[in-house]
Amino acid sequence: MKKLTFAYESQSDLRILNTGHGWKVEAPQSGSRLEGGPLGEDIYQLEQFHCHWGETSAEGSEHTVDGRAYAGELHLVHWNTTKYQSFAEAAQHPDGLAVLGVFFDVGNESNDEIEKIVSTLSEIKFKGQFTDIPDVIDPTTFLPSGLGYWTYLGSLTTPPCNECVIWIVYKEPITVTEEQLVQFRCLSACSGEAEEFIVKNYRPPQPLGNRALRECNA
Ligand SMILES: NS(O)(O)c1ccc(OCc2cn(-c3ccccc3)nn2)cc1
Ligand SMILES: [Zn+2]
Repeated sequence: MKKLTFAYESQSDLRILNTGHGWKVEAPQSGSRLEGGPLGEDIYQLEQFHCHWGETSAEGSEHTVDGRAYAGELHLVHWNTTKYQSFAEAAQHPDGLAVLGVFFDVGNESNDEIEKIVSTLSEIKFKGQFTDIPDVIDPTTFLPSGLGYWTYLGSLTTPPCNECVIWIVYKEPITVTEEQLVQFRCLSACSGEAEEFIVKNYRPPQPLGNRALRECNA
């Protein structure tokens, strides 16, 4: 495979919202480019990023490596702007989306970029609430230093689970703290006073079936 290349803009005042299933940062970046690797000749543009986590740090990732789960997984969601006119249209095609998955390992060092997300969560405690992240966010900072990855053709992991995703899962995790994950679990799935915490929002891995898994040791 050709080398995977990415170019992102740094943006401030990105909107973060509580979807009821977790937090999501809307980051439509017409100036961003993800290309190469398993993406053929097409260019993919960043649309949003979000993450998945578990009730404890023993679980939470949506992919596992030799059966091992990580404490969480960040998804940087891109859509194919070479072939399609919108995210919604792209989500109807097998090469419509490209999602970069980054595993979370728990460590003692707080992740400064994730902390920019965590610091807004008290303002979006309930489903449907949103706010702007005052800090400058550069999506590149969420990526691990080692850029080796696995890739396969798969689906959205939440309904409608369209089979429209070229998955690119980085081998090297990034580190977050238990406290940062605890803050994720304090988001409420409800819009009203009733508190139903989003303690976990990951979909367990599904059978690989006859899908080919490829790797690149960048
Ligand atoms: N977790 S994940 O990275 O796999 C992931 C990534 C993106 C997702 O988008 C849901 C979605 C689908 N659509 C849609 C809109 C119009 C037509 C078809 C689909 N809108 N939002 C879900 C899961
Ligand atoms: Zn996801």
